[in-house]
Amino acid sequence: MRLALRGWLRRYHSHGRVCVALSGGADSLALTAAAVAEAESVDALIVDHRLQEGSDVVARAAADQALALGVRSARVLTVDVHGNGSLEAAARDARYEALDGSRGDAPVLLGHTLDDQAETVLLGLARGSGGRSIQGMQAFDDPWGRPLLGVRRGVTRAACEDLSITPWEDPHNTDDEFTRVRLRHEALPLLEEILAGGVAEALARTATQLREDGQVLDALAGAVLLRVVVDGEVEVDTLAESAGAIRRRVLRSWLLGSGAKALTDKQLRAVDALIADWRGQGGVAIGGGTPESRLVVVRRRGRLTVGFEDRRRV
Ligand SMILES: Nc1ncnc2c1ncn2[C@@H]1O[C@H](COP(=O)(O)OP(=O)(O)OP(=O)(O)O)[C@@H](O)[C@H]1O
Repeated sequence: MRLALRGWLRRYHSHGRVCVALSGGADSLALTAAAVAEAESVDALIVDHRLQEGSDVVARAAADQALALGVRSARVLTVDVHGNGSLEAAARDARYEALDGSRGDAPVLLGHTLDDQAETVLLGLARGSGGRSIQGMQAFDDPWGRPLLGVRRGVTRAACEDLSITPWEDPHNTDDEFTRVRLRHEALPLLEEILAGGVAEALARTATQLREDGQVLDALAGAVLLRVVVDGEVEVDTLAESAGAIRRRVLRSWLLGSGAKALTDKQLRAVDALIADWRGQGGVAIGGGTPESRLVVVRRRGRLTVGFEDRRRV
């Protein structure tokens, strides 16, 4: 655990203060202990989502554990969880916002482990929404740091035991987490058994390789984007010179920057077909419209434009 922290600090943040995001679970408790041993100064941030009875007691207990481990300060951040999507997504948004608002200029270390990474990659594979979803989580995505991505979950449990700290186990599993828990306890062990081990590591390694490749393609696409977008529209002939992987990345950035939401691979490919497989087809509807109007991409006079179209006309 300490080696993992040392390596991360050396690479990303060799001096000064760090914050740890502490849930009270084994991963972030062990992370806190290792951070205290390795970093100059550690402040623990505990988010109380107030979604369960007694959550304030759990948060306070985690803060006390952090103080006993030697952090400089331990703060409980109370948040209001609201929003339209799933409760879990709303809780996550509120959590990240609170952590970001309380970290000052320090990075925030999260307790994601190699096993979390493997589960994320498997879930991404099953969703099938392309390389981006199986790139997994980054070791440093400023201000979020994940020093434990190379550490197995069993190691964080063992560290807590060694230090005689009792982690808190969340008894409430939401549906999303339930899928993850089944992956963790059923699917991954079965894969490990059938494939004779090393599956979690292999998934994590694959994520790293894909991320490295993806970053290069993103950078290339970023340069192309600057050339092909004129007055908010895409010049078809210029973008047609690029390979498919670059074209779709350019289109994705352009669409997200133009108000598109929750773009699917199918939609992106349909938009790409307006360039690569042009047969005079009509506009492509994409997510991000309103109840009255839908967002549509059309090809007109050698350019792609994105705009609203009244749903009643459809
Ligand atoms: N209530 C909390 N307060 C502070 N930090 C938390 C809290 N819950 C989770 N974290 C941080 O996030 C890490 C990951 O936790 P968990 O796996 O439960 O979150 P997740 O929602 O699956 O992750 P992500 O938000 O990145 O998708 C924890 O190890 C911890 O560092």
